[in-house]
Amino acid sequence: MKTLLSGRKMKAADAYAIEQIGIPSVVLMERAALAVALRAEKAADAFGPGCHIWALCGAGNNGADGVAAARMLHLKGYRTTIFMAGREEKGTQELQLQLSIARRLGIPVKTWERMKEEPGGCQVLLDGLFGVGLSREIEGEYKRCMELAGEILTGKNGIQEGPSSESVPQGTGIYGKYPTTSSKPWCIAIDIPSGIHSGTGAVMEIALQADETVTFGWEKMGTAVYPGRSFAGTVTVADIGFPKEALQAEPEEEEPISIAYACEKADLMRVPERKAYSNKGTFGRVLIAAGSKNMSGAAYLSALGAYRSGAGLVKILTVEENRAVLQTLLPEAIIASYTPEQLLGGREDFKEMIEEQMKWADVVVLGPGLGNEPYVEYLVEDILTSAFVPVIIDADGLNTIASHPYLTSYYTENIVITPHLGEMARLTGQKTEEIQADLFGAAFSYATHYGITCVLKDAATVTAGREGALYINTSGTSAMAKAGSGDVLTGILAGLMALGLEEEEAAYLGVYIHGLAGEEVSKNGLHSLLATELARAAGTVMAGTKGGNKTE
Ligand SMILES: NC(=O)C1=CN([C@@H]2O[C@H](COP(=O)(O)OP(=O)(O)OC[C@H]3O[C@@H](n4cnc5c(N)ncnc54)[C@H](O)[C@@H]3O)[C@@H](O)[C@H]2O)[C@@H](O)CC1
Ligand SMILES: Nc1ncnc2c1ncn2[C@@H]1O[C@H](COP(=O)(O)OP(=O)(O)O)[C@@H](O)[C@H]1O
Ligand SMILES: [K+]
Repeated sequence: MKTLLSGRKMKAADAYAIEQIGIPSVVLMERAALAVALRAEKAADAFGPGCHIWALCGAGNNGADGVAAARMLHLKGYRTTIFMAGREEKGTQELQLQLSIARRLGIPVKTWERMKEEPGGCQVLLDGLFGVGLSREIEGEYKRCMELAGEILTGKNGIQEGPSSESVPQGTGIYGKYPTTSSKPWCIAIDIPSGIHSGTGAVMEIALQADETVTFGWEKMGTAVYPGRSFAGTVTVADIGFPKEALQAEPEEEEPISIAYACEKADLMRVPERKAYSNKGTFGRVLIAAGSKNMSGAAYLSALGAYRSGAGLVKILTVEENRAVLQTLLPEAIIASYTPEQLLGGREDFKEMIEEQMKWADVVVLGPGLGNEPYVEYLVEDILTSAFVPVIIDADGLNTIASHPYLTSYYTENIVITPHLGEMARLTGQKTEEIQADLFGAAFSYATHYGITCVLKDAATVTAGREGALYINTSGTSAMAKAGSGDVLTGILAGLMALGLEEEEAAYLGVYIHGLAGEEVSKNGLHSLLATELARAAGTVMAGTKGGNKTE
């Protein structure tokens, strides 16, 4: 798993390395600047001769990194200019030191306003205005500077004189992403794109769009969630010599959210093995309480997701009308049915039936396509009160809880909720924009308040465990922004739990597998994905795991 840090945690780790371990600040900085300079060289070489590199630097240590990187590039023979924003005399010691070295070497140091008239324009821009020290909205001079830099980066202010297509060697393949004919400069963000909040990914009034980000020690949480993620481009984590112990350092002000984890391919090894000496009961019984009149698709997709991700036996509990269609769509599933009249007419009998089903199940999915008829409240209540196994609540299950908040009193530590932003807004009474502004905070607060696992779905899904551990998903594509994707996810989570993973691990790993499945299907293009293909591809992803292929 990858570890990601908030900016404050990163500053604490920085301070620990410098003050407790004794690594001089400028030593860390030298390695940070070198990592940036190496990437800048690749970009500059893709442009070819005449490339002009600008380092746009603020008065903090992010700016000092920029000045140091500019010095390294200058010493290698690249044409380099430093543009300063903020009050140099009030800058950090490191900045003053780096600037004095740069000046003695004859590197031009100018104020940011001079970017407007710089001859030859800019082909590679190092963004060193703000790093993890950004603590408030950007305004005044810095904002004006960033507006100008933004115009330069988008080629709007007309001063770029990018090389013509003939004079520029093509990218090498590895770096083939570098623009070779465009007049737009290649922007390398130092540590984090300036203007992006390092903890939440929010834009602090204005932010600079980077093509790539070179970050130090650990990736910052703010470049893993949107909108920060789209401002960062490709993120490279440079090892600049922080010792692992630095992670123990706590920020000065207590901060509940300071660290997050992200699955990598190696984490697929967490999928349990399929034992040779086994039968369908070995791999868990999943009960899917889903569907309503004229709504059978969601139940089907969830059940399909569960089977494709390994469950031994899947039963769909739905309204009688769906029986025939579901049996045709998925003959492998067992169907149990009820009528809404039965539910409203004899609550006790119905409750008994639910209790029996709950005794049968090892995992329950509650909600896809349930609709919002009054009887759904009783169904949700009966399941929540009689299930002693993990229950994954999604869609109308969550909407019912949002309209009948007393139902949260039945939450237990076995509960996993999978809301998208709209469902989360209904559950919490917040606006979707508020949730979007801090996905980590929203998932963390809900999960820890109720002691449940919360999978807050977005283009970059955040999972919070009941004790507040945070996981950010890095897999997936926009092809998955399509009806039915979420239903398949519930099935995958249930399948993994049926295989024996506990709720939190099944949740973050299932989200990762779901995203990888989306990537697999996206090989056919981003527009055409069907949720059924997503379920099938989840099976393919799992086939690549130790547990998917090896038997004991
Ligand atoms: N030795 C070190 O401390 C190292 C620091 N590193 C770099 O240092 C950066 C952090 O440096 P700093 O802590 O100096 O902070 P930054 O350089 O990120 O920010 C500069 C200063 O701007 C001020 N500020 C915050 N928000 C503002 C706003 N909206 N408008 C105007 N001013 C604002 C703050 O006082 C902040 O300290 C990292 O991101 C990284 O690039 C790296 O070189 C690694 C080693
Ligand atoms: N742009 C995107 N990039 C990656 N994943 C996405 C994107 N848009 C949606 N998804 C994923 O697709 C799923 C959509 O779920 P949901 O909104 O509940 O859909 P539905 O209810 O139609 O099944 C979530 O898992 C979400 O993370
Ligand atoms: K920056």
